[in-house]
Amino acid sequence: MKIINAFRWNEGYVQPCEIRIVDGVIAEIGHTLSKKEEEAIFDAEQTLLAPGFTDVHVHLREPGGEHKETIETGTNAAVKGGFTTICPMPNTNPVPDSEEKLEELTEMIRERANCEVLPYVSITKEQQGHELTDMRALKEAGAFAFTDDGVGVQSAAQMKEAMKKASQLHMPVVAHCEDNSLAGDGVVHEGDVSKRLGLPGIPSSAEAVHIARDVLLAAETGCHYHVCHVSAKGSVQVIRNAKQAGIHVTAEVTPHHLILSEKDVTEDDAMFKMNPPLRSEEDKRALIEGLEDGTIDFIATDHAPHAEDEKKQSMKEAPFGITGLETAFPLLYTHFVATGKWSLGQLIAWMTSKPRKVFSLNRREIEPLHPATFAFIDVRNTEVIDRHAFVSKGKNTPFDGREVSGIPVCTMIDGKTVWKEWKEK
Ligand SMILES: NC(=O)N[C@@H](CC(=O)O)C(=O)O
Ligand SMILES: [Zn+2]
Ligand SMILES: [Zn+2]
Repeated sequence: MKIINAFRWNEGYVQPCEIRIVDGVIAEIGHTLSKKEEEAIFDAEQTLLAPGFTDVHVHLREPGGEHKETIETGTNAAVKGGFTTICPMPNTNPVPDSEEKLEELTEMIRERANCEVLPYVSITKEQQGHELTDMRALKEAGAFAFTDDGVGVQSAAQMKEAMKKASQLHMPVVAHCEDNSLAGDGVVHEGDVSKRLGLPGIPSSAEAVHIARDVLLAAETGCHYHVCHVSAKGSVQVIRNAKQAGIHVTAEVTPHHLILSEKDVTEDDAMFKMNPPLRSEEDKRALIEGLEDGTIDFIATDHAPHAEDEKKQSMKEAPFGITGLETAFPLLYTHFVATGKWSLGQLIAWMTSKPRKVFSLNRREIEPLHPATFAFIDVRNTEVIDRHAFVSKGKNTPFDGREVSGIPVCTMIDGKTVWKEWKEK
């Protein structure tokens, strides 16, 4: 039994609160609780309490890419960033595309993870886009959603077949939307930046065309269709229209697409190379508007760690992707909450309750009977992002050197402290 002493966002205000935790569960919340003699006080007075964040789009690289990240280092990065649930993508080696491989992965997670990890399974075998996985068997083995993230499902017929099956199983299909015949060998957004740097571009239509195709298929099959990392204005419009037409479509956006644009890509620097690419200022504004009006449901990081020597290469050679778990909350807090554009409640909802609702995960609120699973946020001090200080193996971020506030300093799962940066008094 212990009492946490902190602040929380409650009914539109930041308010002091005390929370009694019994057996890892919130037993009581009040302004001042009567203390029992033997009860320990966990004094987090200076910090703001949020439910542990959920990130439904990360890459952990294990198995097969352990030089980039492991389940252990990736989940350490998660809890350092205030995340207590993460969902890793299946573009690993091997791909979790069968019951056996999912069971092996689940076993690795059980042994090595430091937070809740819900792994995706693939839509097609080895994510090759040729043959569908045994979706029923995968569901029975514990899968929660299907995706081929890393690559788009190129064949419309195959996507339709996948959606039909997923719909019968009441499982979501989660899509990386990219038409390869349009994206070609592009490495940055096709527009101002591709011209300026003389690099091959990826047009916005490469994304929007897939989303338009897929919302029609979702309407036909009745499937819950979720769009990964939306980056373009046209995509937001297609999703908005589909929602208005009553199609079951949901979508996510990354912190980097909300904060950066092609304008920030001033040289051939692979720290700014990710898929989808950073697009125009107009696209960025449409993403913010889409999130604010509910067209886009929530925020996910697309944490994509890569090794230092891989990202030292030129834009043309380096792999796509940047890390996100350790920078997401501070960047969004600094950019949107500290400036008064969003309320703290909005940001917290986009990082926990909204994604959990979309994927039918247990609710996670600061309410009695909920698990004592929290992020403690320091909103008083600022810090400079130092990529070399990341606990993730991936040091690849375009945000190095940025001053931020809203820093997660402690994370608790079921009443146990799994990360803490401040010294106990
Ligand atoms: N986003 C990226 O730029 N890269 C991801 C793949 C993906 O999310 O499509 C990766 O696995 O590195
Ligand atoms: Zn992707
Ligand atoms: Zn991804």
